[in-house]
Amino acid sequence: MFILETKGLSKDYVTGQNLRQPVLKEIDLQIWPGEFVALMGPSGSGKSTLLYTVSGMDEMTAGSVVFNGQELAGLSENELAGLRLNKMGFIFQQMHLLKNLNIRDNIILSAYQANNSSRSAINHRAAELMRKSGISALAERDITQVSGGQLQRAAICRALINEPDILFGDEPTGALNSKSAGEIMDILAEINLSGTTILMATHDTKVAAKAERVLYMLDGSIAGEHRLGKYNSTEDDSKEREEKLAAWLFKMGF
Ligand SMILES: Nc1ncnc2c1ncn2[C@@H]1O[C@H](COP(=O)(O)OP(=O)(O)OP(=O)(O)O)[C@@H](O)[C@H]1O
Repeated sequence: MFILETKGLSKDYVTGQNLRQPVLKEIDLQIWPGEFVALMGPSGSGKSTLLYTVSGMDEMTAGSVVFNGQELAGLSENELAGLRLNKMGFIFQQMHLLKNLNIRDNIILSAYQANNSSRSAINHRAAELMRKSGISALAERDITQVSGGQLQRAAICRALINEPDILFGDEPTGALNSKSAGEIMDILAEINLSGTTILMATHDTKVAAKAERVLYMLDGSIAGEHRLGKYNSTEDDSKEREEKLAAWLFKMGF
């Protein structure tokens, strides 16, 4: 069974009196559990809107979104919020870390809110996530006292603290230099290898080349897909993957 499936998913934005802009057009999307899928496509093609709609943050206009066997359209705001808190992780640039909390508290906050485990289990998991992401030494720091790459690692830890089934990313490496972006991608690839499904929008071919499948969005539709297979950071086939993806994207008109 798919972890996420959309049928005829459409989304219009109302841009003025009686003016509607169709942004997603009857999208049929299927994501298998454990997949790592990247969304690419020109600016304005609908990548962020798709992420917001399939995660229930934004309402669809027509069609269906089924997550873990559950149709999102029938759920109340509270049920959607519960689903997002417990089953989904987000690395979105708009979802800033909180300024009055240090790195550790930012990471554990949503786990305390979810209240699914004991505080000591949560603290232990946060410590483990920070260790894996290389930010243990920064736990007590204010979020204004770390670099962009370190902040992004903290955002990943925060997104993973409730052990989500799926991780959504909107340009998770967007603000980073290429070295930090590569390191973040290796962390995401490792998270994916341990079983978490990832759906992520990016403009960066190098970043998307770490995904196992790349979908190309054009004008609100999925215009094509390219399968790269699972990326394993211990085998250095990055260059070949990037070249194959770049050639396909060129054919798609990117
Ligand atoms: N809240 C909104 N109200 C009206 N139109 C919107 C809104 N949000 C996005 N749009 C429009 O929807 C279209 C798709 O936007 P979206 O952000 O999903 O594209 P994208 O592919 O993620 O772009 P980018 O790569 O630049 O982030 C654009 O034409 C955008 O102007």
